[in-house]
Amino acid sequence: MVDEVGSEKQPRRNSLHQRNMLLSMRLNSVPGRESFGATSKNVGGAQSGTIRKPWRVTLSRGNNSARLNTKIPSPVKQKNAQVVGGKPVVDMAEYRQGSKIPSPTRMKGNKYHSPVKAESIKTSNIQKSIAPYQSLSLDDFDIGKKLGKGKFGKVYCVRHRRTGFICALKAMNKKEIVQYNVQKQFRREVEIQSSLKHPNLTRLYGYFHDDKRVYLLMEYLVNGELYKHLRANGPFNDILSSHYVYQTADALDYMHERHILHRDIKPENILLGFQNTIKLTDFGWSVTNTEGVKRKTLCGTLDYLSPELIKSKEYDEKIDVWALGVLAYELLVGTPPFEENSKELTKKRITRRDLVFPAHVSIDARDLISRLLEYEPTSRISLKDVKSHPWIVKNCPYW
Ligand SMILES: Nc1ncnc2c1ncn2[C@@H]1O[C@H](COP(=O)(O)OP(=O)(O)OP(=O)(O)O)[C@@H](O)[C@H]1O
Repeated sequence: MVDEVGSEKQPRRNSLHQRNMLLSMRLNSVPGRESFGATSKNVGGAQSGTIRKPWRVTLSRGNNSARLNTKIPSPVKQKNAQVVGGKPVVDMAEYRQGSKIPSPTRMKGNKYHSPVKAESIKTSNIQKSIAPYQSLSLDDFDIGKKLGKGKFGKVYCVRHRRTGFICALKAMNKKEIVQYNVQKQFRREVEIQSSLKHPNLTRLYGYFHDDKRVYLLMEYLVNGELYKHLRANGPFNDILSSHYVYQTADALDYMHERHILHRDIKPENILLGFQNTIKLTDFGWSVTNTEGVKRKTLCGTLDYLSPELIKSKEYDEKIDVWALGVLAYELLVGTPPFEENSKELTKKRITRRDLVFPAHVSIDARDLISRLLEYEPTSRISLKDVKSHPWIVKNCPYW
């Protein structure tokens, strides 16, 4: 089911962790924002698999999920998809071969802090939080259009044959997950995303695996990345921008109430459904953070990093609030507020909080963005107050 990368893809900004991988792969000459993080090996590009012809999808409006009218070629049989205890299970033992994996351990309510021996990793951590699908395998789905390609897998629109349910299926190569030592990131993404249920967060319905790949079943967002729309049609007016900012604030508020930080907010990680509904996605850098505990891992995307991240200080959920300020600015202006040609200059402007608004940005929008982009994390506006800020209140009747 693997085919070539579409050339229609927009230039994208990678998170810091992806930058090093991409550089060493010499894979990506696309200008873009890059992400940081602690992935120790480089990512290879070559993948093997069976090519499937895409079918055409006719979507009906009104819901972010969709049904289709289409001719569907029958999928190639995949052997050895596994189900344990009535639930599809990722065989983490296969990922562990030949690699050291920090395992999640429960520590005073903080699930994922302490690295322990690889042998103690249990798939039950994942099973607890994920939807209990019965005996799912690739045979249960008709595979449709390729929606996009990430660093570790490709995403397809699929239809569950028995129910007709349409969703997005992310196929990730097991070998690559191990090879590039991203087991921890993958596990975290699955655990966190499957535990979150909010209208502005992309749902992870479940997962299953076969010999070669792990498959994540996600809510299908018909209009793809917000970044693509921003590049094609942006910047947006106050009405649309405020709608997106409100939804992002509401989703982040929900996550923070559960002590989960997203840590990589940017338009590339926001998907667009019908009627301007947006959904945050890409929880690969999300983390559960016990109340009052600060974190130090450097991750995110340079343009969206807060001063405390740039300065490698400890941080908390207020980094997402800062990123929301950058997002609001980029939606209204078309570029992020501290963007420069060189990374060093961008970092300088962030640490100086060198914030300049073009003339067309309204007073209310400036006020909210300035409050989100307060230098001191504790001075930043709360997400609840974002939702009742005058810029939001004035624009929401037109959403
Ligand atoms: N649920 C979805 N609905 C619709 N399109 C999606 C969905 N999930 C992903 N896509 C599309 O597939 C592309 C690849 O997604 P994927 O999550 O694999 O990688 P990514 O987030 O772009 O990068 P990374 O591998 O760094 O996480 C996205 O850019 C998006 O265009």
